[in-house]
Amino acid sequence: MAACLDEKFESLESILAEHLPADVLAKVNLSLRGPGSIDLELPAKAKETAKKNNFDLQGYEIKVGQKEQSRPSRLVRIGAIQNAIQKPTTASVQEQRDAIHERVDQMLAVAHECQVNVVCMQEAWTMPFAFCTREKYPWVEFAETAYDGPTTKFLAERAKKYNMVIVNPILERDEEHGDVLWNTAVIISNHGNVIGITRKNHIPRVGDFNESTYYMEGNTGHKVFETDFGRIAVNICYGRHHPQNWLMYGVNGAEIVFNPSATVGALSEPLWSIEARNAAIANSYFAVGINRVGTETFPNDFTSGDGKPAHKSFGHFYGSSYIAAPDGSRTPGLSRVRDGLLVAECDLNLCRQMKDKWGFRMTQRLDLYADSFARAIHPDYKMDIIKDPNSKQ
Ligand SMILES: NC(=O)NCCC(=O)O
Repeated sequence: MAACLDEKFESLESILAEHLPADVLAKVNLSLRGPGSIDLELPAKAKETAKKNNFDLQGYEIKVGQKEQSRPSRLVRIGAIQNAIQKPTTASVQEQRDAIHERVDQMLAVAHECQVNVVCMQEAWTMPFAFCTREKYPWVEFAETAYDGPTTKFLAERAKKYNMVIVNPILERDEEHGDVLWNTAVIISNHGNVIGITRKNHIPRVGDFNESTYYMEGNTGHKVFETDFGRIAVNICYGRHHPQNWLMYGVNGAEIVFNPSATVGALSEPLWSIEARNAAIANSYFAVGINRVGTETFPNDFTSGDGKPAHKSFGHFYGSSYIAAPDGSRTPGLSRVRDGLLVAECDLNLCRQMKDKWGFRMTQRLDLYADSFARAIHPDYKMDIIKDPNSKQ
C-alpha cells in the first residue's frame, strides 16, 4: 500500500534515530540540522512534568558563529507550543476553550522552568480549526477581542508572572470596528501589557481551508514589535508560502519571526521543513514554524467543491514545529502526533553576523523589485518575456 502523509508516526527524527547506527546518525543529523544546532540540557523537573503530562519537550542551543568584541551576546530562549484540541468539537465553546487553556498552562509553566523568554502558540490555538466547515455557528463564538478577551487576560497574567513575552494567535472579534472577524496575533509583553496586534495577510483558498468565509486579508501590514527579548514579528500560517511577506518583516527589522500555523499532512508536509528555514536564511533572522497537532472531527459533513466525498475531518495536523536560524541551522521538529514545547537558546547577534557574512541585505534590490511590482499590478501589464524569433513555440 502507498505511504500516506496522514499516517501517525512520531517524527522523521525518531525514525532516523531508531534505524541508523550512532555514527551514521551523527553525520545525517549534522547534514539535516546544520552545524549550529546542538542539544540543550533542560531541567530534570521540566522533563519529568512533560513526561507525566504526555507532551514532547525538546531543547536546543543554536550556537553563535562569532564572539564579538564590541557587542555582548544577546542570548534569548525562544519557545514554541503546539497543542491538540482537548475536548470533542461538540462540547460547548466555553468547555473547549477552558480545556485548551488548562493544557497550554501546563506547557507555559514548563517553559518558565526552561527559562523561555519569548513563546508563541499555533494559529487560532484556543479552538478547533473549524474553518473547513463553512458553518458560522458555533465557531465564530470562539472569537475574542484582542486587547481584553479571556485568552489575552489569561496569558497577560502568565506573561507578567513568568517575565515572558507571549504571542497569542486567536480568532479576533473587532468590536470597535463593526464586529469584524480577523485572524490575529496579539503580542503580550513580559510586563503583562498588550504591545499591539498583527493580522494574517494571506488567506488560503486551497483544499478544505475555507477561511475566506470567516475573515478578510489583514490590514496591519508587516509590523515588528520591539520587546525586552528582541524585535519580533508574526507571519501567520499561509503567509509562509509568500517570500515577499517574509521579506517585509526582515525589511522592518525583525530578529525573530513566528509562523503560527494550522496545516495538514496530505497538503503541505513536504513544504513545511523548507519554507521557514529558507525565510530564516534569506532574511537573516530566526524563523519559528509552529503547527497544530492531531485530527479534529466535526459534527456535520462538509465538502470543498473538489469532487471529494463529503467528510467530517481535515485530516491529520502534523505538528513538527521547529526553529531555524539565519545561518541555516535548524532544530529537529517536535512530534507529529503529540502536544509539545520546543525550546531553543539563540544568540540574536547571529542575525547581523549573517548579514555581514553573506551580504543578503546589502545585495537585495528593493529598488528593482519596487519598480517591477509597481508595473506588475497594473491591469495592462505585459509579462517581460523576449521570444526567440526562431522558436516554433
Ligand atoms: N491555516 C492556513 O492558512 N492553512 C493553509 C494551508 C497551508 O498553508 O498549508
